[in-house]
Amino acid sequence: MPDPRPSPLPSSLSATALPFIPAPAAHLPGAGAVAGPHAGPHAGPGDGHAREGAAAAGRPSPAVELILRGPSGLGTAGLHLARREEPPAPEVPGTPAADGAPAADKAGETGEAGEAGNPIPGLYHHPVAEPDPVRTEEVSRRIKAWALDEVELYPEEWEDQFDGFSVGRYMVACHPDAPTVEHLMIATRLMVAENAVDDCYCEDHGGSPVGLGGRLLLAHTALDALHTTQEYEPAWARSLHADAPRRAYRSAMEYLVQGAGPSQADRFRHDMARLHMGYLAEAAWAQTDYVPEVWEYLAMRQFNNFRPCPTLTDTVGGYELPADLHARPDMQRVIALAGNATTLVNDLYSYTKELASPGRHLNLPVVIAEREGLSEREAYLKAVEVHNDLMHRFEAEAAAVAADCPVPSVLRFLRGVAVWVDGNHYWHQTNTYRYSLPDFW
Ligand SMILES: CC(C)=CCC/C(C)=C(\C)COP(=O)(O)OP(=O)(O)O
Ligand SMILES: [Mg+2]
Repeated sequence: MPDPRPSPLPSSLSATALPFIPAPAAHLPGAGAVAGPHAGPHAGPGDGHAREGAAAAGRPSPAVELILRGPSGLGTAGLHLARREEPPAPEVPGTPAADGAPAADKAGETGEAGEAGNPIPGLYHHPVAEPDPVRTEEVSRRIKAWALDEVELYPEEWEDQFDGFSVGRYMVACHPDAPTVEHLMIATRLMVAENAVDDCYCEDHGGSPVGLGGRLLLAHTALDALHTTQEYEPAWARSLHADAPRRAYRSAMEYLVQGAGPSQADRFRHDMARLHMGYLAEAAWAQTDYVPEVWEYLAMRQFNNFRPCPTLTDTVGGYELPADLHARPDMQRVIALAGNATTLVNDLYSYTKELASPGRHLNLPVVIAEREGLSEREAYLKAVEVHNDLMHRFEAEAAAVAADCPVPSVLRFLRGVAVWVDGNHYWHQTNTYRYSLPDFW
């Protein structure tokens, strides 16, 4: 399908003109030529030189600055994945900005987002530019057509919830460097499919902890195929069309495989296995009414986590972070910290929704209150601090990886993850259809 608008990167800024953005891999039409052999940790001109030069001079490497701020100077505006502004001064509970004013008034004061919804006072985050409205509209149109016509995802009465999820705005905010709308659609279909599995198997659209392991395992085969005998293969193939979550997983994965390299697709399968393990721990604790210790909860939430989404940033950006660079322990740490911070953003913005849902829904404030004997408000504010700590650690560790391995794909991937983190915050803040803040300030 033709893309209704060009890439946000000016065409004059080709891959070769950008020292920190490699030529895109040609997994999807519109992505350009294959970049050639992977640049390993020691490959590529200048990587070692940049490190030595910066370190010797005792100043941050230019690579680190690019990760955190993006390039600057005449004609570089188009290189910013999303303009990262100075973090806002946190609104401290008890100050006039945080106190008293009704929600709508405070939204005006922040000067960010432009949509309804306030940031959580004191939450460390980076405001993002408004997602491109033309792309948002097109992604929203295409995802609805996919949901209805290709995978029969939901009955008519769930349409408002589907629209209220605003997945087009979410994905456009998280992937401003996608070369085409079709690249964005890879992430958007997967996001919808992941939420369908969570809602229909685990949570409030017919989900239950009872029997979840079996359902998840069979759905996982839509991502990671069953290899079996001729006799049993057809029954498995039919099962992938048996319910909406499996139809959605199967189709979204098929598109991913077409648009990604083999190791990118395999990275995704691994991340999804992690996610399913997290769902199972959450379900097991719900079945036995166990409230985990805070660290145990954080361990579960490291798996029941947004991680499969930011790790698509290179596929959606039309390039590839080579598997050996993705597998570096320091890169894995950065990814885990980013996933954990983004997921705690969900715990904080969805807190009131989850309090109102039947039974006890675990999230970080609830677990801290229970396990550490704090009031709901004290526990919530402590959870904000835990989030902020993780965000600071994510940024520091990302800068360290950039300094140690300033190869183009690493720098762009790190920046893509950081932009995803910011877009995720933006979506949670502005999605007042789903989320509202507690009255703690
Ligand atoms: C998109 C994706 C990989 C989701 C996996 C895990 C997940 C559903 C979340 C991290 C969101 O958390 P939660 O289930 O609490 O969602 P809501 O609060 O209901 O929006
Ligand atoms: Mg939640």
